Amino acid sequence: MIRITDVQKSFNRNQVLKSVNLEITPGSTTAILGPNGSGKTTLLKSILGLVIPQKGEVYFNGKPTVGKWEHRKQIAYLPQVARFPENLKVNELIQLVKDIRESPGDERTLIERFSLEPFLNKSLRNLSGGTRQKVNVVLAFMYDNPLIILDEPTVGLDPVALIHLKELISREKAKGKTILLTTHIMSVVEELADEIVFLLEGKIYFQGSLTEMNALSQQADLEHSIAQILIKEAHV
Ligand SMILES: Nc1ncnc2c1ncn2[C@@H]1O[C@H](COP(=O)(O)OP(=O)(O)OP(=O)(O)O)[C@@H](O)[C@H]1O
Repeated sequence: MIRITDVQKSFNRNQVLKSVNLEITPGSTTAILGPNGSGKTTLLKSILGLVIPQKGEVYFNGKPTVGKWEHRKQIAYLPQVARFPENLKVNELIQLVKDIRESPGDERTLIERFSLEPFLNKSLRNLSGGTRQKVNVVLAFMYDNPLIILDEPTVGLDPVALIHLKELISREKAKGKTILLTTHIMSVVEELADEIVFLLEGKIYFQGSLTEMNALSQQADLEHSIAQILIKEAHV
């Protein structure tokens, strides 16, 4: 579904992605991991067309997308930082997104699932960080898109909401959706990811299954595997 060839992206002198090559299998759930600042968000934004690489190409269903927008209609996106006007009420924001999308999304079950009814008439400025994130989850999942990109979807969520989010991702996965996510919560990766892509210094340091990653670092779990890689490469 996605093929990335020789993607390079710099912000001034900061070379964030140095020739990234990556293929994402349709229907797979891939966790993009790496230390802070390793380029995970930049990579996701390159796929979305929100960051334009200086070099390389991003193919979506075989078609080149760099500089194009059309493919974005097929992508559900939960950004790491979602910025909306603070005076908007939650129900107004949901309606706004529906108006922009020009199609009827199904937000009702998601609102129930995340117990958002009492907040629908509240302005975004009056919401807690976790409640805002629940609203962002609703916005990302209310449409039926074949590709779902979740950049740190768990941030601020309480344990109950985290379980609901994992169930939601599992359900989309079972429907055959292709899912790309970043997270620092290892249980999300361990429970949901088929594939791990580990970014380090703008390059893919590792791509494979959780078992392969643990075997490579000779560690029993993902947290220790990542720590081991970072110590070995002296990034801590
Ligand atoms: N628009 C931008 N302008 C300048 N520098 C940027 C921009 N976007 C990202 N960067 C820089 O690119 C680098 C990678 O950032 P990115 O957000 O992709 O990392 P990340 O792996 O997602 O990090 P984190 O785990 O902290 O979310 C950082 O050094 C960041 O400061």
